[in-house]
Formats: sequence, C-alpha cells, structure tokens
Amino acid sequence: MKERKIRVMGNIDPAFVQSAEHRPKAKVVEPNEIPVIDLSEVRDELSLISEIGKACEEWGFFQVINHGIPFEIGKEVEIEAKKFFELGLEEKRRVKRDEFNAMGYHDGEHTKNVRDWKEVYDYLVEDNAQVPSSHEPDDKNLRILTNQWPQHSLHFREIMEEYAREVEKLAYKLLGLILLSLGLAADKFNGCFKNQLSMLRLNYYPPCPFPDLALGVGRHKDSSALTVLAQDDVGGLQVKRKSDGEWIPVKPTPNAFIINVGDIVQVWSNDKYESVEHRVVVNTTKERFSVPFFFFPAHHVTVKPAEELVNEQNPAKFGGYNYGKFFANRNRSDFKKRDVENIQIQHFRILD
Ligand SMILES: O=C(O)CCC(=O)C(=O)O
Ligand SMILES: [Fe+2]
Repeated sequence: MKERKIRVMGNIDPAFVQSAEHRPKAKVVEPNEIPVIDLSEVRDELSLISEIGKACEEWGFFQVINHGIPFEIGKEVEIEAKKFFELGLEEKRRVKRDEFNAMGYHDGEHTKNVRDWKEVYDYLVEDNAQVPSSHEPDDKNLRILTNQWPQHSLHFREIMEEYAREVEKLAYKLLGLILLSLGLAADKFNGCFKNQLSMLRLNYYPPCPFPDLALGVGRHKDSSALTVLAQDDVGGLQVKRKSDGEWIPVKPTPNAFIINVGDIVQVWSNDKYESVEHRVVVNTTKERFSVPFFFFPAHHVTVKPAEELVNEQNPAKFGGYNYGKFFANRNRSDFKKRDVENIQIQHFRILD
C-alpha cells in the first residue's frame, strides 16, 4: 500500500527506472545451480582443473569454498564497510570519486546509462596506478590514479589492504587453474598484472521502495580477466543462464566466493569461455553488501586471443585492444548518462 502511494506520487527519480524489458520479474525461485567448487589443497589437481573448465564453459560463473582466505578477514571487511556507508554524506563525499580520480566514494553510478540503486567505494590493489589521460586513441598522456582513504578510522585502511593482498593471491591461483583448463601455462599472463589496475569495490545497496523498477546494478559483463566476489547473506545477484537466457539467482553460500569469467578471459580463450551477463536486484526491507575484486591488467597490455588457441580451423575472433584505453573509455559513462552504449569487447570482434 505504502509503496503504491509512493509510486502514485511518482517520486522515483526517472534516472533509476529500467526500461520494461530489463525490469526484474517478481517470481524466480530456482534451485541453486551455479557450481560450487572445493579448492582444498588435498584435491586431485586434474579433477579440479576439469571442474573449473566445465563451470567456465557452461556458466561463466562458479562459487569456491575452502579457498584459504580466513573467514575473520571477510567479516571485518563487512563491518568496516558498513561503518563507512553509515557515515554522513558530507563525510563520505570527502573521498568522492570524480572524472579525474576514479577511486573513492560514489553514489551516482550508471550501468548502461541507467542509474544503479547503490553506493560504492573503490580502491586500487596497487596504489598510484598509471592510466591513459583520456580515451582518445592519439592521446599518449598518462595520469595517476590514487587511493583516497577515509579519515574516520585507521583500521578501515589496514583491513582493506590486508583483504586486497589475500584476494589477489586467490585471483592468481584461479587464473592459473582457468588457463590450465584451456591447455595454457598457468603463469602465461602473469606479466600482464605487473603494475595492474586491479581494484576492489565495496558495494552498498540500500533498501529500495521500487524493486520492480530499479536495479542495484543493471545487467552488465565485467571487463576484468576474472572477478572474485564476496557477498553477505541477503542475496540479489542474478546470472543470465547461457542455455536459455533466464536470470538465475546466486544463492549466498557461507564463506564462499563467487568467481566469474570476465571479458579478458573471453578474449584470451578466443570465445571458449564467455563473460556472462549478471545484475543485482534490490528489495524493500534489507540492505545488502558485496565486495568484488576486479582482476585488471596494466594499462599498456594488449588483450588478444592466446596464440596457442588460434589456428586455421579456429581463427582469432578478436583483434587486439589496449586495456588502458578500454578502461578510460568505460570510466566516461560512470558519471553521467551518455547517448551511446559503453564500449564492449564486441567492438573488437572480427566479423566473418
Ligand atoms: O553485488 C553483486 O553481487 C555484484 C556486483 C557486480 O556485479 C559488480 O559490481 O560488477
Ligand atoms: Fe559485475
């Protein structure tokens, strides 16, 4: 009743409203089908690699358990994230992101030009990373991205940096296993992550009076090599099932991480593993927290299919692209609605 009244009053900011085809449906109660993979040290490596390969091919998403990251660290990150988002807007805006420094707090992000129902705080794994000054192909200038730490608590920075180191280790391990499953050397692309642009994002989704009109994050694919996501027990993440395009919820699993193939692994694998669309639905009563780690290479890296996977029968499906320019191009749409679609790896696809 209350919700209806608000809607009649029409006070949802139209910037949040998804077009009818992208609004979440009320139903969706599906069993949890996303594979859960046990990373225990004692496992037989060949069976682990084949399980990971299968999950990447069929879903582009899987969860991992027994991953070696202590539960307490994740819990502390959640507590500190909560404290941060509870601060007053004025305090949070002291570490505000803008078009020049993409690190820090932001409450107006757009995905596919519709505003997301969320607040975020972003920080780099390696502080002071170089990125191109602009997306313009001929502009060779670089600039530096710098972390902005809030001043309300010293522990915030300590725990976020500790967590970043732990998740980075897990990301290297998972990338190695994914590459082995493609028949490539586990460390083939490790050099791409020297001076990496990897970042962590604290996502806060407040309760939303219009969960049928808005999304926490609109449908998108991650531009990372892979993403390692921690979520709390509320739920809301949905994955587009490859077999039929249905939106499938990822059920929160205690002390698990959700892993998804990003655009870069799609290109490296020459389309064998696809970067799958996902989105976040919100609800009227519960706030939700999640923390993705986006495993991004250095700005100078050219992303192109692995030469071992390309031959006459299976020609390269993508031309190479410069990761830094891609990053700069994507950041342009974070702050305002643009008239054109964001840059996608599809723009580098070689058409046959
Ligand atoms: O909050 C989530 O579960 C996922 C967020 C996400 O997909 C993203 O930030 O790229
Ligand atoms: Fe995502």
